[in-house]
Amino acid sequence: MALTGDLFIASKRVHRDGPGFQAVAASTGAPLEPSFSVATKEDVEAATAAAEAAFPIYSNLPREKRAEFLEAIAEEIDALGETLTERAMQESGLPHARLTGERGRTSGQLRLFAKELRLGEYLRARIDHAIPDRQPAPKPDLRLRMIPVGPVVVFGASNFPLAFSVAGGDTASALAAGCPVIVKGHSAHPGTSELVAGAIERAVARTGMPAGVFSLINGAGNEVGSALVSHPVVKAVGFTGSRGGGTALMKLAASRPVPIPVYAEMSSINPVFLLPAALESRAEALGKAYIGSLTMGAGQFCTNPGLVLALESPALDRFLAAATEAVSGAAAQTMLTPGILKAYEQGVARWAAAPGLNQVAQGQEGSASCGRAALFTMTGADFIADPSHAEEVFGAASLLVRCATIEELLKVVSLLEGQLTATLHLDDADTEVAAQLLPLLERLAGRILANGWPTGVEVTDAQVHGGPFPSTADGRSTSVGTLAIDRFLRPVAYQDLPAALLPADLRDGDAGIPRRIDGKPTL
Ligand SMILES: NC(=O)C1=CN([C@@H]2O[C@H](COP(=O)(O)OP(=O)(O)OC[C@H]3O[C@@H](n4cnc5c(N)ncnc54)[C@H](OP(=O)(O)O)[C@@H]3O)[C@@H](O)[C@H]2O)C=CC1
Ligand SMILES: O=C(O)CCC(=O)C(=O)O
Repeated sequence: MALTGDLFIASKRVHRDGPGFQAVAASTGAPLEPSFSVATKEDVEAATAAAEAAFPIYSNLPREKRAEFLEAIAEEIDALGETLTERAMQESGLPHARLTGERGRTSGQLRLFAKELRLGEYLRARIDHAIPDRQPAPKPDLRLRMIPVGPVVVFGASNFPLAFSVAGGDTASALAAGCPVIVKGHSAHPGTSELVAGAIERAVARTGMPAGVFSLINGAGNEVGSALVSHPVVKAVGFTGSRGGGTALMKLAASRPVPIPVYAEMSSINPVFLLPAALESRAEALGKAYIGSLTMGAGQFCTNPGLVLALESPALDRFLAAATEAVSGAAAQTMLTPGILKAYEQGVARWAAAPGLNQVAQGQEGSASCGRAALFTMTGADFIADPSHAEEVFGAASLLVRCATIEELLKVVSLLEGQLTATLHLDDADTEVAAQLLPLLERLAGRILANGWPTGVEVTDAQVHGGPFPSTADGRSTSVGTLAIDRFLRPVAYQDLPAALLPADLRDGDAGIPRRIDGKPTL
């Protein structure tokens, strides 16, 4: 399947003759064919106008039709098979097995949202019947449902070229909600983006969707993304990337004449707590597993375990020895882009030069495009004196904080910023300490794990991939799992409307979806 380098405006390919840009092979830096069109201001206007025109049609389609559309996208992505995986490998440097899994996760989450649509629970339909003779005043008839917010802009993420990019979780949840989507493609994987956009284009045609339901716009530099976020028809933004990028977009969205929410997933160091009994019973195994999680995907996961906390003990020395050995033997891995590699190396150099931090291990050397794993330690007292080292270093670098007392450990926790995850390694004898930590961790993070590692996010109904700032812009939401749909919905209440005007889901009789009627859940 030959790539054309085209943009997709309202599900149609558009070529621009001006200066384009090329992807580079992550492992060698060699340019990859073809040259990709850069969107003009007119393209931004055309995509947003098409999205606005599609919104009333798409959002009012029966849920079944939208479910069939999501399933058609999933089928088209699956049908791309190795063509997609191979291009994604070239552009991202991520290994085959990882990208095969990610392709399945991408089509799987589209299918999960199709199921969510059929279930209809996300509508949160509620009916409170009128009580005309209530004293001292009559009670009106009130009925509530969630409706889609309008066109959504999604920024493709560099580190998940499939599952968090063109047809990733943000796009799947916005399309499920009933919102047209305009994707700002990531310039690190334009070929992968084009292949997935082609799959969506075919699904639009197969299922008769309004063309403006999807556009893909490319353009390196901030101009295109800023123009999209500033555009009056855009009603929400989904983003995964740097803290600088995410906060810049949050500011831009908040300064619009009509501000809009930006659901940005940014930086997280995912603290891992090694509680004493667990550490005593399996220090070596924990040390090895920690580095397995740290080095997965060259550490380029926002769920990477960047911080480990434990009390000083001989068991902690055993843990550190095992982790040191694993890091020293870890192969260097290709990083996503030269920019991300440079930022990683600068972060490691900053830690290496910082007073109080000791580099205890470094991974194997590799080619010029590879990052080397790095392990540092620090005392709890030094961390408390300067907690700035808790800033994310994106890649396979991690910091072990050795605390003298539980009080010191709790103080360290109180200095941490918001996190996507917090992990406890515990045995039965650790329950008391764990119970002490748990309320702090609930305030700190979106997901709390026991005896596991934070990388690898299961896509399910009960998942939360979000957390207090700066792990995300707004800790009240998730970008993975079916609850992600909530970000692109808002409630509307209908008071005393005649039945003929009410949406079918809110009329009396069996609507076939879960509802709360006069305070009682149905179905
Ligand atoms: N925690 C996490 O999950 C992740 C963190 N990162 C961090 O981000 C760094 C850079 O990686 P990258 O993926 O390129 O992330 P960026 O945040 O730099 O870019 C992500 C996307 O946002 C756009 N963008 C960024 N800043 C702005 C802005 N001010 N205005 C408008 N658009 C903007 C970029 O456009 P364009 O490229 O066209 O300029 C790109 O499409 C990494 O080194 C790492 O530190 C990255 C990925 C995931
Ligand atoms: O680990 C995952 O599956 C998701 C991680 C993620 O969202 C990220 O790295 O940006």
